[in-house]
Amino acid sequence: MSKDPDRLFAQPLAQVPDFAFNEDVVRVFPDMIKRSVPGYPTIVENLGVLAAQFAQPGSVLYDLGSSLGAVTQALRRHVRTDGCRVIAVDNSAAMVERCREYLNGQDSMFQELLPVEVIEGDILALTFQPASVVALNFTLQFIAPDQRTALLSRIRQSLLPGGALILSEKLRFNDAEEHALLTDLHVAFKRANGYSELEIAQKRSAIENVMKPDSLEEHRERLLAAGFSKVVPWFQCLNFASLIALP
Ligand SMILES: Nc1ncnc2c1ncn2[C@@H]1O[C@H](C[S@+](CC[C@H]([NH3+])C(=O)[O-])CC(=O)[O-])[C@@H](O)[C@H]1O
Ligand SMILES: O=C(O)C(=O)Cc1ccccc1
Repeated sequence: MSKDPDRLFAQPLAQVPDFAFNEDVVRVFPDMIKRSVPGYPTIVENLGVLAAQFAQPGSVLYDLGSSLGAVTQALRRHVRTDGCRVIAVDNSAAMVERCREYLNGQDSMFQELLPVEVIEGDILALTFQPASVVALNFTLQFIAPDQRTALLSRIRQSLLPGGALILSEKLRFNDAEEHALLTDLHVAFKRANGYSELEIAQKRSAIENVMKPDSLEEHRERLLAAGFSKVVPWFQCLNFASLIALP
């Protein structure tokens, strides 16, 4: 893994451009996501553990918005089910290129890993194969809000009996006081991880037009509207949570 520290927002910018998953972000991404998302390492590792419980023989496991393939690597560490394969999809060419390198590294260090295919493409344009596990790990928040239900419906249609969608997201809160408290605590988390007030403020303005979090209630209602039968939160750390949605 690249060890480059995230200093992308350390210098004052005359105008903060909208956040994009470009080569600069790719270079620092492992550091950025670990220092920005409370609970991220726990979510990724346990996503593999959860997936092993839902994986069905001979099926596909999807990692949608795979970035550098952290979830794909966790799936390959934990899932031993016969005939499964992983399909990782991301629409950032820079992410996909580096993801393939990391997965080649994993292949050279471990034997009998699940086969994996990394596709550079838009998850909104994907034709889903019958799947037992679909991971959307901090990806849905970057999809246009008016496209989210249709995407989840297509995922629901592709899910096999016994399978699951695992959805991790930054949360908004309908209660203003709860929202303000958890937002402040997230800022404290970033500060404790070495980000300056300037870095925190410039990153906030970079993501505000591209990343639109929903509340837990909105997620639950949308997942039920998309045809899921049950929504079970399994993790929350401050304003970041992960849910299991059953077909
Ligand atoms: N329409 C789209 N189609 C495909 N990919 C997309 C799309 N929109 C955004 N992405 C991709 O979704 C990823 C979101 S990051 C996921 C972290 C990863 N899951 C992890 O567990 O490390 C989350 C974050 O950075 O907060 C980026 O790589 C985008 O290129
Ligand atoms: O940094 C933040 O405030 C976030 O909400 C998470 C994040 C992490 C990595 C890229 C974009 C957003």
